[in-house]
Amino acid sequence: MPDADTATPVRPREQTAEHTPARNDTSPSTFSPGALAAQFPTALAKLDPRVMVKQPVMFVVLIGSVLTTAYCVIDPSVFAIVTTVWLWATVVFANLAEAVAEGRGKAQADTLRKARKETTARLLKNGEETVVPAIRLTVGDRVVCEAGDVIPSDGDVIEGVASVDESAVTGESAPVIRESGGDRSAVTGGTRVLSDRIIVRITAEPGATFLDRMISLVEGADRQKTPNEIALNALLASLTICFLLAVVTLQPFATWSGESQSVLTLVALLVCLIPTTIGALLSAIGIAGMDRLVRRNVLAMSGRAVEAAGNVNTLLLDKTGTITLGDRQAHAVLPIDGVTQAKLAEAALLSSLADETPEGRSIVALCEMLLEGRDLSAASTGAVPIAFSAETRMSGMDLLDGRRIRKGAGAAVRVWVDENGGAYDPAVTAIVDQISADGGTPLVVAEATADAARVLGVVHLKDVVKEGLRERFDQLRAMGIRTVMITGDNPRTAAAIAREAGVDDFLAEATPQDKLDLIMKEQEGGRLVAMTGDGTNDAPALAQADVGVAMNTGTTAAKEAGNMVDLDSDPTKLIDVVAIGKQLLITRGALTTFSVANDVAKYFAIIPAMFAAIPGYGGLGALNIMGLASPQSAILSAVIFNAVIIVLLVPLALRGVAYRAMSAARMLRRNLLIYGLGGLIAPFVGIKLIDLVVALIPGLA
Ligand SMILES: Nc1ncnc2c1ncn2[C@@H]1O[C@H](COP(=O)(O)OP(=O)(O)OP(=O)(O)O)[C@@H](O)[C@H]1O
Ligand SMILES: [K+]
Ligand SMILES: [Mg+2]
Repeated sequence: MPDADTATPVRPREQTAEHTPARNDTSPSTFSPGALAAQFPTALAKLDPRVMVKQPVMFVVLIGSVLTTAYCVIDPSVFAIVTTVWLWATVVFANLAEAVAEGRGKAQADTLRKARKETTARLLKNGEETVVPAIRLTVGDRVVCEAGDVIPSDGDVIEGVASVDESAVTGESAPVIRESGGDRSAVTGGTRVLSDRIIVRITAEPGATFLDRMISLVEGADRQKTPNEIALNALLASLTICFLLAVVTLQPFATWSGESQSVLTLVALLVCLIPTTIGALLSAIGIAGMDRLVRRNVLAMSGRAVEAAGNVNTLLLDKTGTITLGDRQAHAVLPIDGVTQAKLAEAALLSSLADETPEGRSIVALCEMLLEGRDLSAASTGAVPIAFSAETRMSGMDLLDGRRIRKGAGAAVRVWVDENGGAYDPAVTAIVDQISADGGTPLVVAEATADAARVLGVVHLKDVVKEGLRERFDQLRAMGIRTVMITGDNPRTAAAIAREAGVDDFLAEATPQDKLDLIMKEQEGGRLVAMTGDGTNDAPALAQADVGVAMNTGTTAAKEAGNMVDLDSDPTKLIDVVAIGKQLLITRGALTTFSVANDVAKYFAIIPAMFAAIPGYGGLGALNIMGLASPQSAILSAVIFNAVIIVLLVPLALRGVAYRAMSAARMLRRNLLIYGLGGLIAPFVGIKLIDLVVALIPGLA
C-alpha cells in the first residue's frame, strides 16, 4: 500500500526544503581578469552604433571618441592621441562589462544545449507508433516514453506513472515521479524516463520548449529593460544633455576671454562629467542579477519580477505540493456506524475508478487491497464518471442501476447530500474533524438513490509537510514578509498544516477565484505580492501576482502563468529571490551614487586645468587644489581615471553589493556614506596618482 512512510526514491530530494546547492556554484562565479581578456573581442563587436544608441551615456562617449579621432588626424599631438585612446577605452570597457556579465550565461547555455540534442519521438497516431524527429512535434501530439527514452518535448502525462531523471534541466540527480491527472503531470523535454511507461501530450511548439526558453534566458537573448532601468536610463540621459549644454556653452564664454578650448578638451570634460560609471555598468548589473537567480536554480522570465521581489510585502503559498510534498495518498477508510468497511471501500473504489488524480489512484489501490481483488466490473460498466474539479471539490460516478456515488471535501458533500434529500450524519463530522486536526485531508464518501442520500464514511488522505520550512518562514518574517497559506482543503486541516509549517496566516476552502481575489486585495494600495504554487488552479493567481513562482514539479499551466520557475520546487526559495532582488536594487543605487559623486570630483580636476592658462582666470588656478602637474596632464588623468574605474567596479557590479537584512533607511544611510563619500574621495586620490605617472610621458607639455 502506498503510504506516507514508504520511502520512495523521490523523497530525499523533495523533502529538502533547505537550499539544494545550485549546480552552478562550482563554476567561476566571481570575476577574473582572464574573463575580461576573453571577452575583449565581444566588447569590440559591441561598438556597433545601432546597439550603442540604446545606452545614451555611452553613445555620447562613442560620438566624442569619433570627434577626437578626427581631431587627432587634423592636429596630431601626443596629448591628443593618448587622450583619444583612453576615450575609446572608456567605451570598450563599458562593453566589456556587459560582455563579461553575458559570458557567464553563455557558458551555461552551452551546457543546456547539450541536453537539447537531437532526439527522436515515438509518435502515437491512430493507435500506431511511428518514429519522428523531436523537432517535428507540435502541440497536441501524443508520444510514448518508456524507460531509457529521452522525453522529446514538453508535455503533460496523460497516461501512466514514471520516474524521471530531470538532472539535465534541474541539475538534481535524484529521480522524480511524474504522473497523469494531478499537479505533477508536467514533463520537460530533454529529461529521461528511468522506469515504466507514460503517454505524453505535447504542450510546446517546436523551438519554444522550456529548455529553449531557459537557453535564451541564460544567454540574455531576449532581455528587456525593466521599468526601473528605463527610468534610470532616462535620468542618466537627461543628466547627459544638461552637461552637454553646459560644455557647449562654455565655448563662447572661453572665446570671449580669448582662450577658446579645443574640441579635444571639451569632449574630455564632457565625458568626465556625464555619469559614465553607472552608464557603463547598468546593463551588467541587471544581467548579473538574473544570473545570480539562475545559480540558485530559479529561472526568472522577467527582470521586472526580480525587481518586484526586492520589495515584496506578502507571500501566498498553495498548500498541497508547495508546503507539503503534494503526494496525498489514501491512508485508511473510516465507515460511520451501520456501514461495513467493505461497503465503504466499494463505494470509494467505484467513485475513483475514473478519477485520474493521484488521490483517486491511491484510493483505488487502497480499496482494491481492502476488497481483496473483488470484481466490481459489473457495477461499473456503463457508468458515467464525474471528474474532480477544484470548483466542485468532488468527484464520483453515476452507476447504471441509478445509484450515484460522490466523494470530496466535507462541505461540498454535505450540500450534495442535502440536495438529494438526505441527512448529513453528525458522526461524520467527528471523523472529519479528527483527520483534519492531524493535518490529513478527509474525503467524505456518500451515495444517493432516486429517493434517498446518505454518507457512508470518510477516506483519510495523508500528505507530508516539507522539512525545514519553519526556520525559513521565520526568516521571511524577519525580512518583513507575511506568509499566507491558501488551500482548497477544509479550515481544520489548513490550521493544522499552517501550524506545522509555521506560516503567519491561512485561507481555507479557497477556489481558484478566491485565490485570485485574495491577491488583488493584498495588492490594494500598491503592496507587492508574491505567490508560490504548483497547480493548474493556482495559475490565475500566479499570473496576477507581482512575483509568481511556479514549482518545477507543477503543471504546465502553472509554469506558464508565473514569471519565475523554481527548479528545486522549494517554496521558501523566495527568500533567495527577495535577497537577490533587493541586492539588485541596492547595487544599482549604490553605483549610481558613486558615479555621480565621482563626476563632481572630476569637475574639480578639469575645470581649473582648462582655465589655468587664461590670465583673467588666474583665480581659478587656486582651484587646482590637487596640485596636478600641468593642464594637459590633469585632463588626461581625469579621462584615464574615468575609464579605469569602470573596469575596477565590474566585480562589484557582477557580485552585487552585500545585502544584509536591515531597515531600508539604515541601508540607505550606510550606502550614501560608503558610495557617496567614497565616490567623492576616490577621484582625488586616483587622479593624483595617475597624474604622477602621466607627467612622465614624454611630449606631454
Ligand atoms: N480526486 C478528488 N476527488 C474528490 N475530491 C477531491 C479530490 N482531490 C481533492 N479533493 C477535495 O477537493 C479539495 C480541493 O482540492 P485541490 O487539490 O483543488 O486543493 P487546492 O486548492 O489545490 O489546495 P492545496 O493544493 O493548497 O491543498 C481538497 O481539499 C479535497 O477535499
Ligand atoms: K564620467
Ligand atoms: Mg494545489
